[in-house]
Amino acid sequence: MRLKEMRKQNVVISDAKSGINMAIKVSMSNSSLFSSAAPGGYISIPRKKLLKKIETGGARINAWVDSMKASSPTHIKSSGSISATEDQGSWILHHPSALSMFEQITNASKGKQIVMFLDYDGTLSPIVDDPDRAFMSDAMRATVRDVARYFPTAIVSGRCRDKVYSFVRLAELYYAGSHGMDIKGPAKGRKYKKGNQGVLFQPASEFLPMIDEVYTTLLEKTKSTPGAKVENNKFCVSVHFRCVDEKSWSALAEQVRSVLKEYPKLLLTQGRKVLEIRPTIKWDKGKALEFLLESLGFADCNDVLPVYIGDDRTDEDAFKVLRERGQGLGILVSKIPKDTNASYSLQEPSEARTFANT
Ligand SMILES: O=P(O)(O)OC[C@H]1O[C@H](O[C@H]2O[C@H](CO)[C@@H](O)[C@H](O)[C@H]2O)[C@H](O)[C@@H](O)[C@@H]1O
Repeated sequence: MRLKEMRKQNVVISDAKSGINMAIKVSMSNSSLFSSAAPGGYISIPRKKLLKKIETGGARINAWVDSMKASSPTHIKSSGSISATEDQGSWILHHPSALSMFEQITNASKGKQIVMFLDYDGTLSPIVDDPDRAFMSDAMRATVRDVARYFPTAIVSGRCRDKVYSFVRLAELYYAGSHGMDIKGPAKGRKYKKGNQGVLFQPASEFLPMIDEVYTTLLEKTKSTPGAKVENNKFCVSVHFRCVDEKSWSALAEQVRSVLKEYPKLLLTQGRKVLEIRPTIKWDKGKALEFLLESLGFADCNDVLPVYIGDDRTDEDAFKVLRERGQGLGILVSKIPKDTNASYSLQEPSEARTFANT
């Protein structure tokens, strides 16, 4: 298998202590993570504008609802097949399939330690209506287990860390839940580090009471909307639109906005038919990726090749970090063209499995 060939070329990580020190160093600079600027100050410009729209007025909230409708595959298919096909063709040229580029990727990994970062929903598990039933297949679990035998591997998810762990059930991985705001090292097989099995980093712990309060308020506020679901992700909250009639999306988004306006220290981001409420700290999946690389002893290191596979807007923060470092591979899982900082694409979770298995 080619993955195993790559493993033979890789350097071995052995410096445990530096990882721990690195973790502490970053933790101690926590205070600098907290933004006194306006909510959303750290995210990329298009989303910042979008957030501002959500936060500043009921009328403008429709912009988000429209964007969510427009990006749904059903709407794209029905919006004119010729231009959709042309767009697809040009997009794939710029974001070729990671499967078809495997040789180039193998070459890029020569002499480097691959570190795998895997998003969960839409990457390891297919998108389903009920977030509580987004199970990954046994085959996918076996693939991830196999990958983790050769490379340090982290799951980076918007979900609560315990919840994503209950789906993945592999104790040898790193887990970064709540969009990277809750990072924990492997509970077993500490192959890449010694002495640190506990939580590595929780930069938003002071927000826990506020998040709980918002969760309770949102549950109450949205209970009259059929299909709406509010999910407590510990350091953030998700409000799901997937099972809500599209005609009610604007009203639901407005309900969320009306709750959030009482909490200036929280902000909204958008995922796949979901609005996510999170603390206004300068922390995201990209920062989590950097933190984990440092914790593993790969700060300022040329001999590492981080590979990040994700499907969501929130994964863009990680793709952007890789692009800015000029190091690593961002792979977007998507059937449709999307504005992305990823370099490669895969169409769906089954392709992500094939890629990891190859
Ligand atoms: O970072 P991720 O691991 O991709 O998590 C992002 C959100 O994923 C989940 O919601 C998404 O998947 C659900 C199950 O397939 C789907 O029903 C929903 O519409 C999607 O948005 C999860 O429930 C959220 O809490 C995560 O933030």
